[in-house]
Amino acid sequence: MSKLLRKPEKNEISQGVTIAQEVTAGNSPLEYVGFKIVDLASGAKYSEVLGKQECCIVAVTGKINVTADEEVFENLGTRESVFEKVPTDSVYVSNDRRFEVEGIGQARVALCYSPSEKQLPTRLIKASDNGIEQRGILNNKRLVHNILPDSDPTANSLLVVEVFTESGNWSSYPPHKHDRDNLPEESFLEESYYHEMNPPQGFVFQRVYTDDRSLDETMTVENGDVVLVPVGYHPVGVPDGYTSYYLNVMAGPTRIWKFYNDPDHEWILKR
Ligand SMILES: O=C(O)C[C@@H](O)[C@H](O)C(=O)CO
Repeated sequence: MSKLLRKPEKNEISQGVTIAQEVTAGNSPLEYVGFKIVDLASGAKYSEVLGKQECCIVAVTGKINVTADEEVFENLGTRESVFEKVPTDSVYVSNDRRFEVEGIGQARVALCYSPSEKQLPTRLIKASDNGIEQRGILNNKRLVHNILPDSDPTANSLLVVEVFTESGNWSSYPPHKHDRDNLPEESFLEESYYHEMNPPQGFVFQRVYTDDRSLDETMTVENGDVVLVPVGYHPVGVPDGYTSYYLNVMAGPTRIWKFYNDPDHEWILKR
């Protein structure tokens, strides 16, 4: 199996707290992006002291309470399934803070991390704060929920976005990359993809490749998988009959999403 593809696990670390995905600098090729999926049973609590990392806590499904140092945010989360296609609530927590997430009923939480030194205020990102965008035409249409875009200065490095791609469509397409620290033309951002499909037996294809093809992997991605994009173009194709959801985390030395389209396929945008 590709080193860029992570299958979900069921690592129950305490009663009712299961780590389904865990991407760290220590177990992946990524230096700037860390990611966890934590499943919480009703009343179960997960806590962490962040150290030199910032974290965006996303209430993927179900409802949660979040405590960050002294601040308490109750009853977060807006959906039972991501495929309700409504934005959800998140909390940004800066480095050197402690947080705790409690499930109110069964909940799935994404923890999106990046290295961070300068402490910033904790911030509730309400579902209604998400910027909603319809992108693309023809079979390149997709729906985007911007949770932490680069236009929002309240994080040091993290960028977080949700993308829904309908049956038979393509997203992160035409293929683009952001792996050169060469602004204003292109920024260097690593990226992770957490995928879900509806219905859940579905799959999508994701290719990660570089111009010289020293990296060229095409992965069959299933419900709950994570794909790592250390470098390269990273398009996603969705088979007929299935809807795709993914949650992207991006981070790098400069908090700007400036991507470069694969010149061979850029004509797609000019139709
Ligand atoms: O517009 C899309 O299809 C989503 C992508 O931009 C995705 O968020 C990504 O690849 C970011 O680099």
